[in-house]
Amino acid sequence: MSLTSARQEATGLPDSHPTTATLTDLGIHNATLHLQPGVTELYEAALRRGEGRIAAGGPLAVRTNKTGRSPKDRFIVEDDLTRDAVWWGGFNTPISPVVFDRLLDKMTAYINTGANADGKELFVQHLFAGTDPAHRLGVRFVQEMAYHSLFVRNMFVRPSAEELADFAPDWTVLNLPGFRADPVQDGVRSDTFILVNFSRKMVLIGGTEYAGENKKAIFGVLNFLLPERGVMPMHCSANVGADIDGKGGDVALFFGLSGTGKTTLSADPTRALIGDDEHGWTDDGVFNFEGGCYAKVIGLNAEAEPDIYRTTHTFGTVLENVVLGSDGTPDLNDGSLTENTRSAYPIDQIGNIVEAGRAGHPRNIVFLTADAYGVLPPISRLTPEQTMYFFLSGFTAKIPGTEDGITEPQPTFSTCFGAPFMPRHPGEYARLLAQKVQASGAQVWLVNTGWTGGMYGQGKRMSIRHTRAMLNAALSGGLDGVTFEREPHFGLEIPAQVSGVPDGVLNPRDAWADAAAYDVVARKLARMFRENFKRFESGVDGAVTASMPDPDGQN
Ligand SMILES: Nc1ncnc2c1ncn2[C@@H]1O[C@H](COP(=O)(O)OP(=O)(O)O)[C@@H](O)[C@H]1O
Ligand SMILES: C=C(OP(=O)(O)O)C(=O)O
Ligand SMILES: [Mn+2]
Repeated sequence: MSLTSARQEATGLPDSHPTTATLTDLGIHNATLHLQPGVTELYEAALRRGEGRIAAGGPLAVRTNKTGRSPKDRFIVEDDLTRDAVWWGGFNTPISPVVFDRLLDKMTAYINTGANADGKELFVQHLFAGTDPAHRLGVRFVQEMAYHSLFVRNMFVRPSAEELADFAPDWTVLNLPGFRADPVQDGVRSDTFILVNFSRKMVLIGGTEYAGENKKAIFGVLNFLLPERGVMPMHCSANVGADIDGKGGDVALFFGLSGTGKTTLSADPTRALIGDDEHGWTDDGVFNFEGGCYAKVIGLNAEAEPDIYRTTHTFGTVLENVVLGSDGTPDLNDGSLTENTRSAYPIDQIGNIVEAGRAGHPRNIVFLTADAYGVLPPISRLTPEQTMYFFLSGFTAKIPGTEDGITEPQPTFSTCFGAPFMPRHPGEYARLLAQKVQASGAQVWLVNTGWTGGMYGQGKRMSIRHTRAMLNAALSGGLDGVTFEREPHFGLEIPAQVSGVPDGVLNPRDAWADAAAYDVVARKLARMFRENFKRFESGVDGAVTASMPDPDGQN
């Protein structure tokens, strides 16, 4: 039974989208179609269409008009399916079905009246979102840009020949970056839009070339659909240790907002990678939503991260907004187009992977935060109440923008570590997580990959080597017999020693030259946490509220 067929029966909508070689169901009747194009066909098309260049070593290098996501331009159609089920507000903005239908009509007209006699070229890929056959979505991507077609082919789960033969897409994504909306006429916010329609099972994207929209839009769909089936959707990476006791190896999840280290830390040669960004947690264990990775490559160091580095010199990779030298060599230190330079590659480009993209229940769960205030400990152990508190808070603090002269870190509270992709009330995800953590007995850790020894400007970023040493210790049970001390502002339990990590690093107060200055900033951060949490207080257990940070340091 496909994911939403019970609903489809209820609504009388078709059970799946057509698989035929036409797009007439979308109203598209005048277009040149490339059906399930392979890598070389897409390279040829991308080069012919002037979308990019071939970089040294073979990647397809492209530049995009938008260099990051446009979360404020994402809308969800408000109708009977979503009205009471979506947590409106924040990033979940309602739009009427009329606006959706009108934009779809305009998009099809844009294709049908295309410049050449055959209409516009379109690339169609049938792919799965989800490695678990019981919970995956069949998605038909209909795209204007050849490199987007290569991107989704790299990033999602490629069906086998047999699966392709009777592929029945549940959802359709129509992505036309060349089509720009008129905000006044079309009822959207700008010329860019991402519209999600659960009744029609369609996503419309226009105005933006940033390829990441393709994947995050589908995550938003799964994040809405899966909780109803008791499956917890998670913005996290996942890997598994060697199977030393015949129990399949210890699974670890790494939750975190963008830039906190999900992709970097999950690609650990000593552990098999399951996925780098989004997973589901079922009664059987965890499964990857994807079949590829999307790594940030700014300043990437070949020695520190050899696996990801190799992907930036490999045929089949899409390099997004990476600057190339005149001989085609990628300059990974050049952030002149954006700091958000990316490599998108099929997961099998990484050496040590879990081929099936599925594994058992996690033994450890890590909440990553890149705290530019330098306040949170580099590693601490969370109680079940703190787990809920930090999950609902979804904290990270980014470094200030380079251009606007701001020197203070920029706090971000993005609930469930992924507010822009979470259509439901955070409490629903939190409850599911709490149940699964309790049933599995997983231990939860908070890991600060951000600043140490002072806030941004004075301290420095935690070294990847130290973060990895702390993670290895935690995941291998190396912290089981260690004593922990309780830090007074957040009530976090900090291990007294971790092998491979100098002592002065573990307690953030000791790492600062000026302990009194630390206390001032810690109090300030504690207050920001409490202010943000006010919106959740009425909905959570008293014990969770009681685990809140205390600006007076009485925790
Ligand atoms: N201690 C650290 N742990 C993890 N990443 C770090 C650390 N120090 C610096 N970094 C850098 O921070 C970035 C983390 O980004 P990434 O792994 O892509 O995050 P995410 O996948 O969560 O968006 C990378 O550029 C990485 O090189
Ligand atoms: C793809 C993205 O995810 P992340 O930065 O978490 O890897 C993104 O934020 O656009
Ligand atoms: Mn990532």
